[in-house]
Amino acid sequence: MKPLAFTCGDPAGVGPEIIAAWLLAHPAEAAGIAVIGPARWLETLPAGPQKVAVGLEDYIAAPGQPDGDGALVAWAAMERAAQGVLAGEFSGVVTAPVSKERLAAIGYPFPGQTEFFAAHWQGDPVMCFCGGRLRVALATWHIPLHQVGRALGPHLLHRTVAAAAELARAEGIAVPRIGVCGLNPHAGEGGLLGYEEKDFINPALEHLRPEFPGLSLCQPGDTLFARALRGEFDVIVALYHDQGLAPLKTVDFDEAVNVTLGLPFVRTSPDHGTAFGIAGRGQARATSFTNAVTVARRLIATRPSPSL
Ligand SMILES: NC(=O)c1ccc[n+]([C@@H]2O[C@H](COP(=O)([O-])OP(=O)(O)OC[C@H]3O[C@@H](n4cnc5c(N)ncnc54)[C@H](O)[C@@H]3O)[C@@H](O)[C@H]2O)c1
Ligand SMILES: N[C@H](C(=O)O)[C@H](O)COP(=O)(O)O
Repeated sequence: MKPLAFTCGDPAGVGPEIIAAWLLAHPAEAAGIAVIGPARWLETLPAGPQKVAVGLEDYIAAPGQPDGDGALVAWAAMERAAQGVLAGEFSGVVTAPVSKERLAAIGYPFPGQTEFFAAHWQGDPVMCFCGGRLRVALATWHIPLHQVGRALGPHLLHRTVAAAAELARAEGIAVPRIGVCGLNPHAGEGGLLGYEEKDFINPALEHLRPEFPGLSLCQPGDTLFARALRGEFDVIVALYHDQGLAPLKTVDFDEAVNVTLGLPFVRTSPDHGTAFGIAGRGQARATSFTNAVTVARRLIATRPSPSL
């Protein structure tokens, strides 16, 4: 059995400590893990996992004080993981959080990790989250809000709905009820408060309904999450980042897992970021990371090639 790779993320963030916490809590499972990060940090981890050093040999991060060398380490760990999966060395990747700003400052050319793995593994990614109570697939994520409306073409809606269905089916829901958020207030109110739903989003969704019988047309986004919590929908399609992630992280922050669907290999991540403000203080909760490992293993076991 190939090991599952953990990347350290930004070494000044909470990534290193949540990985260490996972290893301490799961000693019997450590042999199935390859941890990728700076050598001096790897030395501090318990025995058991394979340890793969990247970056400067003597680099030691200062928790909460990110720097350029740390960003290089974070990037190198992702490169090592992506290449290792392609080479058949690792079964998939669980990434610890990185700082997009810090990576951009050293010339990293992607908005986030999702786009990095999509480029390296040649996929058509969809950013999805599964929490304890909500499942969400995002139609768009790392783009400015003013670009969202024009991005919502038929291909993008199709791949997002397919990812939403895959997310629910992976948890045993054969015909998922998929609720789609409208873009505008009250899903456009029949065109009074916005035209996108009426003009092209709902027609595209109508076209998809034979393939996805549980698919809704655009629903008012302000109440859709409450309806999902009441059991009306199994999974929600949100049209932009904060539309989906504000409710998800409000309800499920400590539990939710970021899953990239649409890739030929498995990549999951906790739903939180680097949390520089608490790094190194023993305050970081490792539950989301732990769930990310569980979800990655389940996807690897049930669907070795998780492309849509
Ligand atoms: N997967 C990823 O790589 C990923 C995901 C989200 C954000 N980010 C990046 O992380 C950086 C910081 O983002 P942010 O401040 O918006 O979000 P954040 O998730 O880092 O922090 C938001 C709040 O939650 C707290 N928090 C976060 N993780 C926690 C944990 N495990 N236990 C306890 N409390 C926790 C933080 O202290 C903070 O109060 C940004 O550069 C962002 O782009 C990366
Ligand atoms: N948009 C995600 C979030 O807010 O949780 C996060 O930035 C992660 O992005 P990547 O998985 O692409 O790094």
